[in-house]
Amino acid sequence: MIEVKNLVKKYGNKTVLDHVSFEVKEGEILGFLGPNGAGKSTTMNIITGNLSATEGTASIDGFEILESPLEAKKRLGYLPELPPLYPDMTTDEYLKFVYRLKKCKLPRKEHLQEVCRAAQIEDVRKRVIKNLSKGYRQRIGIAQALIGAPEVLILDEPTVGLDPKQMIEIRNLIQSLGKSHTVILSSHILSEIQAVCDRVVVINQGKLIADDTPENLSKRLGGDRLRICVEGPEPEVHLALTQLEHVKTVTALPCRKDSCCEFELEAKDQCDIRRETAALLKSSPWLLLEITGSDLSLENIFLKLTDREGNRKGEGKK
Ligand SMILES: Nc1ncnc2c1ncn2[C@@H]1O[C@H](COP(=O)(O)OP(=O)(O)OP(=O)(O)O)[C@@H](O)[C@H]1O
Repeated sequence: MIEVKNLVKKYGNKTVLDHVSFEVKEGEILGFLGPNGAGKSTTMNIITGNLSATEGTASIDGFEILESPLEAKKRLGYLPELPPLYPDMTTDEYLKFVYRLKKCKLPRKEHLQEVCRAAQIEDVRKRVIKNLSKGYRQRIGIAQALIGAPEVLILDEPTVGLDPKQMIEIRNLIQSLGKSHTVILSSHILSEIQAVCDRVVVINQGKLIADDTPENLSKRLGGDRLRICVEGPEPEVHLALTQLEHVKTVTALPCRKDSCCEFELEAKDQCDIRRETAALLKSSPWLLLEITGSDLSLENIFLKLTDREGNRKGEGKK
């Protein structure tokens, strides 16, 4: 549905996007993740035709945004980082204005009703926008993106500045819109991406550093770790664990109970170390209380990925 090929964006000598390529399939919710300044808004502005790329292309449903802008934009609804609202208008006045601006051909009354229902703003249609809460203003921003019934929604950091309750409401709204739209959602809030998205593209300093499901990323980067809790003396248990054939590192973790100790084990070469760990403890005088895969949160995944990238650059400089 969306195809981004080799996007490069330069401002003078500064490269802010460096050969970024990815695809979004129909019906997918793609998370676009990166720290501040990574290049998320730049990519979205190029996909939506608001900014030209130095190199590369972006197409929507086969229509290249610069070659066939009308066909491509017809299929796109865009919520920029700062929603383009007119605060002195009422919600209805604003939506009618956007309807005219987009030259929408759908029956106006019914379509705006449908849009307001989908964005859950039916109760504020007569209210002046500047008097509404930020959560409602964001929903009006989503409503304007829905005008014209586009198949694709591009949402740039839609929950920035919202309180936790509003954040959950907008997330739920995005999830329900995702049932009938292809969505790209940019965020630097990792738990948001984890909660809402089918797939995640991670960019850092203008470079794509991962493209996978949140689960696969977690497996790829965290599948070689195990957490255990053992009833026994920490120094002896620690020493025995370090002597296991396929264990690379053993890290003692803080433990709340005096008689117990907890460790995180890292395996050599992605080996499965559960068996040898369990066997060691079975044949010892100590008791294995708990053994779990060490679940890597998206925060940790992101740190690991950007860290790897940093290390690679460091190696290059040597
Ligand atoms: N007009 C411009 N001239 C020069 N540099 C720019 C311009 N616009 C953006 N940049 C730079 O491009 C880089 C990427 O910016 P971009 O806004 O795409 O990042 P982002 O990932 O969306 O960040 P944020 O989460 O803070 O919005 C930043 O280093 C920014 O300073």
